Amino acid sequence: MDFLLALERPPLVLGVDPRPELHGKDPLADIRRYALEAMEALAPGLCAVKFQLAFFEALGAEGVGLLLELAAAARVFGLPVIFDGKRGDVGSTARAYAEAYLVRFPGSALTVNPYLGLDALAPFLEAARAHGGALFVLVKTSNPGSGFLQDLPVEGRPLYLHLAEALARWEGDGEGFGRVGMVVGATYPEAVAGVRAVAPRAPLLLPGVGAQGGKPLRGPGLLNAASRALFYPGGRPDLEAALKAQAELLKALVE
Ligand SMILES: O=c1ccn([C@@H]2O[C@H](COP(=O)(O)O)[C@@H](O)[C@H]2O)c(=O)[nH]1
Repeated sequence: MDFLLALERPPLVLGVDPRPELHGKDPLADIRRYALEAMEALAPGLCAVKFQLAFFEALGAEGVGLLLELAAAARVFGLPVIFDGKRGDVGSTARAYAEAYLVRFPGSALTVNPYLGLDALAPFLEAARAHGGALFVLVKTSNPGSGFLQDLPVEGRPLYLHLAEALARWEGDGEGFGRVGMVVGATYPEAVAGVRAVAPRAPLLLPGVGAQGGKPLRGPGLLNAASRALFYPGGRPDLEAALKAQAELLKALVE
């Protein structure tokens, strides 16, 4: 499976950010069961599943094992995978991150941090191109303080727009969507429009739908991501409520 097929599916991403305190006496077993059930039940109305690596790492070695198992299971349900790790480092280390997620899981995407510059992102793009994957580069993040650096005015425009333009040039011209995607918070709809204007070929991952107050946004290549609002609707694991939340989000997106 090529990650770009995600762009032909319903524009909703299920975020899986497991919280053991919501899962009773044997939390890992319960998270495993619930995540498998949720992926299977919601799959027809999703473009991808996004695993937040931090929540799995916080569960220790068993949590990391569970992440790898769920990522493999997602493929069985036909779901492209986004690893949300926000990785980024000097080239030699970036290659190791790319190996861990884009090479070991062909057809997957990884969120990456652009602070080190384009040379540090190059190993990720090479791996994505060779293995049918994609990157989502942090451009304008959903958090309230993202403007501290990202909105800094440079030649009259916010820094994040310069980054989006540079990434669009880096991807280059061509047909259809490219493999250099960008993260833009659904909490900043005007930033989504601004980034789309300078990067027409970039898939845009929009986290922050629901719990952070972002509304789902429609448009070509926009992948709306909700974690708590879809995985733990009402603040707990509840498959029926998750299906209802998905139907409501999709109503806003596809009608
Ligand atoms: O700008 C960003 C980038 C990534 N995230 C991640 O998305 C989810 C959001 O969770 P919710 O429960 O839907 O708020 C989480 O994994 C973040 O690490 C983001 O929120 N904003």
